[in-house]
Amino acid sequence: MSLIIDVQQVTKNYGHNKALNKVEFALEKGAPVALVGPNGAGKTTLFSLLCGYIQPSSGKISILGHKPGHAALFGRLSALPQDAQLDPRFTIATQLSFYSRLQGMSHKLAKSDTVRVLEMVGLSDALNSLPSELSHGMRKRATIAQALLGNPEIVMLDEATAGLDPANAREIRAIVAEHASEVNFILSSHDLSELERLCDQVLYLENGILKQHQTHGNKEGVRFITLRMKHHQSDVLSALKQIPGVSQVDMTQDREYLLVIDNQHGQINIEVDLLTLLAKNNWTYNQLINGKTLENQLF
Ligand SMILES: Nc1ncnc2c1ncn2[C@@H]1O[C@H](COP(=O)(O)OP(=O)(O)OP(=O)(O)O)[C@@H](O)[C@H]1O
Repeated sequence: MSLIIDVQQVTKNYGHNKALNKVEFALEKGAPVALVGPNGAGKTTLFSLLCGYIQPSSGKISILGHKPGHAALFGRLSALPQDAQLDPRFTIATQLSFYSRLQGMSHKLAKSDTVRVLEMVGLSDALNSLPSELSHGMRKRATIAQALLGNPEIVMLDEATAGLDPANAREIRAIVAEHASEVNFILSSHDLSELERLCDQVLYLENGILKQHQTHGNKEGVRFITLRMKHHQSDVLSALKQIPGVSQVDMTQDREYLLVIDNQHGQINIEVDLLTLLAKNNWTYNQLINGKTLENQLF
């Protein structure tokens, strides 16, 4: 097992305010991880602790076997703050090369790494553009490119899709999905449905307490069906849970359900049971997808 992050009983107090209360989890190398919670839940505090910007009041954190902020982590972990901005005075290439140079890269390497990361986020054409010449979504991708400079093993993106329209938000998620085998992404959002579709693991924070450490995983013997209903039906969730072989059902957004199917006891034909259930109740569906991410099927 290769643990990349190990957080043990971490508490962070700001005066009398407990921003994090005995938070504990361990993350392995692999698929993107979601850090979800409402405003004020403690997501940014947790990111800041993982980066070593602030210290916990109590508890222990280990990142790739080191304390956060340790010199050995330099270049191995990066974080994109929620409000990251580009400098309006310089081209994207100039800014990214500058940050590469700050990481200790030679002039030549800084240039080639800038080209590499811009390609990763689909912005090769924006190399010589000023931030003002880019759309909001493109500027966000440019800041993500900055977080990818130097090939870090862990990249934390705080509210990476906040304020973006659905198409641009989808592009950001597509970038993460595309590079998830090379980079361990941790993404925070206040919107569970957005990241449920992308991440196998969800850390759910509420009032500084880790409520849930959910792992749907892409485990053997487990598969997913995504169902989008045409109309809202109040009792569909409980009915779906009754289908034999369905181990979990989550409403990922309005009228959309993710069914987790446990196939351990042989091949169970859930689709037939599902369609029978829908027909029996006169429930119409818009889409039925074999898999977890309806959105990915739309590309
Ligand atoms: N520097 C600080 N000084 C005092 N209190 C703080 C500080 N930073 C955060 N807090 C408090 O800690 C709690 C957690 O805040 P945090 O910013 O981590 O939440 P969040 O989940 O990132 O919220 P958001 O989604 O709004 O960014 C909040 O009650 C906040 O007011």
